[in-house]
Amino acid sequence: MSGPSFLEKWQQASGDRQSLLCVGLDPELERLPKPLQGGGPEALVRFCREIVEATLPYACAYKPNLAFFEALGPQGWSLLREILAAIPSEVPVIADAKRGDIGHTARAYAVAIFEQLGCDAVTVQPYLGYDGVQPFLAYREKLAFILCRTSNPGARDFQDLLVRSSAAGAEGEETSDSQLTPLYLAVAERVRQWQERHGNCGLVAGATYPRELAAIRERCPTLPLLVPGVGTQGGELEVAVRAGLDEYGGGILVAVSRAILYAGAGSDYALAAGEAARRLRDAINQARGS
Ligand SMILES: O=C(O)c1cc(=O)[nH]c(=O)n1[C@@H]1O[C@H](COP(=O)(O)O)[C@@H](O)[C@H]1O
Repeated sequence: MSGPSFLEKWQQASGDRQSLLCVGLDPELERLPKPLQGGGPEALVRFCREIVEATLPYACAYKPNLAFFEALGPQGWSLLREILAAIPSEVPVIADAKRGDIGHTARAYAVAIFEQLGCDAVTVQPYLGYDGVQPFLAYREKLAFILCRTSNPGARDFQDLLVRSSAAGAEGEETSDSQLTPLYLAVAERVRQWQERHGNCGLVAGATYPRELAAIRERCPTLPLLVPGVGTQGGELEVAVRAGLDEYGGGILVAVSRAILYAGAGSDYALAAGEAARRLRDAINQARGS
């Protein structure tokens, strides 16, 4: 029998800890705090495990970005496993992998992330369309956060392009200029349709673009939104939270990595990370009005 789903774990962890904060695990050897400098991969594992322990009371989820573990070479995945072992099974883990490929390759990615690594959710890019995402959605108890409006400056390059969205007009209908929609909203509309069929979709919407975040929430009132970009990338927490909340004052995971991981550079790094997580958790709650 399979265990609780991502959505069940998230709801529980979020309720227990009164938290919409997702702690990102993006460790870099060069940025380890002073006492761990030069300690290599073992020090990196110790660092992340201590960060997990310190932030656990304030986190509704963890989000390791696979890039930072792949960058460590062949042992990257085993190091990540050691870190994941420190996260209690009731707290969901989102593999930030930004995968997406033709169907049978996407299936292999889904096996790697859900079965080999045992993560509860994944980030996926939608450029290949439905068959590139469906293999992730086939795991009904897992969840796929699909990139919609990313937090980086280059997000404008493609995501703002006006496209003729089939969701905007009926099939075959003449589409006037007013029915053109920015690509990121076409993605939002399409994922809302996928959600009706699958029930395990979410969207990624950066805190650095609060207007776009609000437009996504308006079109997708019930989809879970993963919201990175607060802190180091300059997204304003309060504005982003207000833009992203659903009608029940929830529905978002505010993902923060560096502002927590590197809150302290000395021997107090774990304490400083815990404090940073607590402050973020509380600031999110204040913006929710709770
Ligand atoms: O999918 C993501 O999590 C993501 C999407 C996005 O649009 N922007 C974004 O920053 N991220 C990830 O979120 C994390 C943000 O890290 P910090 O800026 O250090 O909080 C990194 O792992 C990014 O790869």
